[in-house]
Amino acid sequence: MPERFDVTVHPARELRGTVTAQPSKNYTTRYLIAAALSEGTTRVRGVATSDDRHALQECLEVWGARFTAEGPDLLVEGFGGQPRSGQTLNPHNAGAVARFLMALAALTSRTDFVTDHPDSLGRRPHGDLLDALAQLGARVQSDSGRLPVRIEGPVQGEAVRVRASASSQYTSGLIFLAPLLEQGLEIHLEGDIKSPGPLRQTLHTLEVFGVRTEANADLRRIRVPGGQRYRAAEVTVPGDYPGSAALLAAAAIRPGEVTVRNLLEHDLQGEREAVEVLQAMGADLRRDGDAITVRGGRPLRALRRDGDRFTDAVQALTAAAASAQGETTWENVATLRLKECDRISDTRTELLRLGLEARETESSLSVIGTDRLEGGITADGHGDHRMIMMLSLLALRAERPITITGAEHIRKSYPDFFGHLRRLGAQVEVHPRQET
Ligand SMILES: O=C(O)C1=C[C@@H](OP(=O)(O)O)[C@@H](O)[C@H](O)C1
Ligand SMILES: C=C(OP(=O)(O)O)C(=O)O
Repeated sequence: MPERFDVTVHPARELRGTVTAQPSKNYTTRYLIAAALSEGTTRVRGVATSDDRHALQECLEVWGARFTAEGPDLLVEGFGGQPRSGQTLNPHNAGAVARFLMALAALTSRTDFVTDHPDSLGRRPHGDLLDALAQLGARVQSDSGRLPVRIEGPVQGEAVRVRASASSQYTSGLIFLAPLLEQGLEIHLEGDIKSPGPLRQTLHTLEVFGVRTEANADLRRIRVPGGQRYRAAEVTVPGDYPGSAALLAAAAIRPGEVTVRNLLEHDLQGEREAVEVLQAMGADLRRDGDAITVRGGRPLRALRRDGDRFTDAVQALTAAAASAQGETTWENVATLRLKECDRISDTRTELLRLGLEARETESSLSVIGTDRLEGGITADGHGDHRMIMMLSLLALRAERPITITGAEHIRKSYPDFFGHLRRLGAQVEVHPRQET
């Protein structure tokens, strides 16, 4: 694949075949961080090959971790509780990486954070995390809570308050930090708690690496005893539900039969709910162990759901909703405005340009499904992998092909997405683009 490219996705009469889900983005991030915080060597089996994984690896190498690739596995030699001070980290466009490492930067006397994605990660807010670190005694400098950021530690634990309504990643970062502080940390989450799924994935990761945590059932208070160590482990990255939700939704809106393998039934990824949402829309999805098979082409009906429970699958499910009869609404999705693009307004813009009816409020997104979608336009991928997946799905069911600009951003989480679509029979043309 060229460095930068647009794609033209053609209408597909049917989709048919089997693919193995790509490795989970969120678990790859967590396992590599916990491995780096361990002393000794961790084997991470089946690690993601995405841009975000490489961004994280690069940052952790700067801090002193060593990585050896062995086929699909990654061996990680950690730096324990002591990342190297005085370094500059560039998490590129990876939000979770940036936030988790900013929290851990409190272990250093100074770490600077920059990004080469000023229009995406450069616009995303980190102020709530920086406030929490300042409560613990860190000195922080930032551009109004945005990158570039400087963090100077060390910090002292005990208790901290963090606003949980813009992103769960701030809290997850503090959870990673907590066991390495002498007194541990009692974390009080304030405001609406968004993205509970990833928070539970973080707590689970600490457990896997031998760290004790205690959390209230509602996650309002999380306590991590101090003076603990991460213990090197052997871990396997499970299949990725957010990316697979796009394949499942594609299969639901086209005739044919598609199986996605390696999607664990008991998994903490909130986007697992995409399976149930598609079923509730009327799609024919069946689970057989870790494989999900979709027999596509059944009529779909609209529904109303709390989209925060499956935040990274909302775009894929919006593409399915655009084929459903009636108006589908995703409620409680205000945080979508703070992702790689504004996934509410920018989605609405693209849907309207495609001739669909869509509405938004501050915290919701609605789309009215249609039987017929003309296509034949160039749509803006908004530099956002999840928008690119949504637009690709719309193209598969349109009358005429849709060209999506900036399609290289798919690599952020799902480098094989177009390969997987092709394997299922879709026609995808790649157009290399020269930057002006
Ligand atoms: O913790 C994580 O790894 C993530 C948390 C979620 O973000 P928010 O907590 O900002 O919603 C999710 O959208 C993102 O893709 C990954
Ligand atoms: C929002 C996302 O990622 P991040 O916040 O890690 O950049 C995503 O993967 O959809």
